[in-house]
Amino acid sequence: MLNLLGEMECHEHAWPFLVPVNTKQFPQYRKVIKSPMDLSTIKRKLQDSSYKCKEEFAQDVRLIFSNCEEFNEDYSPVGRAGHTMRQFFELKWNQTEQ
Ligand SMILES: Cc1ncccc1N[C@@H](C)c1cnc2ccsc2c1
Repeated sequence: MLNLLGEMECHEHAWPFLVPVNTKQFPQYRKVIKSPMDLSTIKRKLQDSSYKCKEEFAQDVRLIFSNCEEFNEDYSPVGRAGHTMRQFFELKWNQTEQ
């Protein structure tokens, strides 16, 4: 899981998801998005062994992308990056599942 996370972090479209959304930059974000998630938080949870199973890990990754779809227009730079990263993750996830 950690190397899958690593592959996502160095993906060229991962930039909007690397760190928690800055709520000073996006004040309405906290009101709209009830459970913010980002790749650095997932990494910390992995290192703190906060995930009981790999499904919980996948749940947090998918939370990043559902938050992104909720807040961003599909065709905005961030919205498009979210779709690209979701496809990348699901492809890698299915490969590791085998
Ligand atoms: C994933 C996400 N969802 C909603 C809002 C923001 C973000 N990402 C931040 C990093 C972000 C996304 N885009 C920009 C554009 C200029 S600063 C900045 C920061």
